[in-house]
Amino acid sequence: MTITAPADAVERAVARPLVEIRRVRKSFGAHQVLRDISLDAPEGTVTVLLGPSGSGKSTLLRCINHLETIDGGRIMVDGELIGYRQTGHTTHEMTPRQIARQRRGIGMVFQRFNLFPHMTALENVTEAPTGVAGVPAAAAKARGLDLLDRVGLADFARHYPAQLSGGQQQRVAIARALAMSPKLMLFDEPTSALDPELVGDVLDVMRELARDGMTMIVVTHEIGFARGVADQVVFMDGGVVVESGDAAAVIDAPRRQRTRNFLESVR
Ligand SMILES: Nc1ncnc2c1ncn2[C@@H]1O[C@H](COP(=O)(O)OP(=O)(O)OP(=O)(O)O)[C@@H](O)[C@H]1O
Repeated sequence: MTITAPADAVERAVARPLVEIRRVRKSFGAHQVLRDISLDAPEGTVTVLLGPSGSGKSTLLRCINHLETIDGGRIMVDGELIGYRQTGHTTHEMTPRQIARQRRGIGMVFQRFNLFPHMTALENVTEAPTGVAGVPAAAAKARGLDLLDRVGLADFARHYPAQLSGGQQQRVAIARALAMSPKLMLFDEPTSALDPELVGDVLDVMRELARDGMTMIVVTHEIGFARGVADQVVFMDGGVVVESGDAAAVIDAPRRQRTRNFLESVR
């Protein structure tokens, strides 16, 4: 006898949220940057966060990665609360060691490719696996070379950051984040510090990652990338989600005037 799962169960399994953000609040002093943010990022999908400068996009990414602590609400990644442990009905703050372990599952690529200048591209990629995760040097090197190949830099393993273009450095930063085998990748305006001619190669690497099924949350003003790659676009303004949906809905047929104004400003 064949037992077939009900269609909605299959649907749920496919769309399992890897990231669940519920009613998140964050202030810096009196400045309430995140007022009430809720969103889900289903596993294997790309979420693009759009919004004007100061709308809290970077802060949200930093909260997901526990580089900032939230004031209220909760963030779960892969079923684990970020920054907290639950025993029974009690919630405890994680220790720094537990937070460091949790962070290893989340790769982050910043606007500026903050590579170690005194290390080669390969050393930058292998530094965390060998130094933090205890991977033997030979295995880390083999994987590092694979990752550099994957971002199109197989021939640049021995180059130092200063010998690489901004786009190449950013691709090393992506390889470095991938080296810890994250289940989630966060990108904070990864192309906004690059000369226009270098943007395409970085976006291509990100497209490839998306095709390979990596769950990604990407802050970017690259509307073409959002339209072509995002499964979900979230427009934030003033610390709230103004509207969200698939790219066609949010970018090509925005319902809110604030979204329309923003899209006009970046087109
Ligand atoms: N560590 C901090 N201390 C004080 N204020 C901060 C801090 N980090 C961010 N802010 C403020 O929070 C607000 C939101 O910043 P955030 O960088 O999250 O916005 P954003 O939407 O990513 O903007 P941008 O596109 O310019 O990067 C800004 O007014 C910023 O000055």
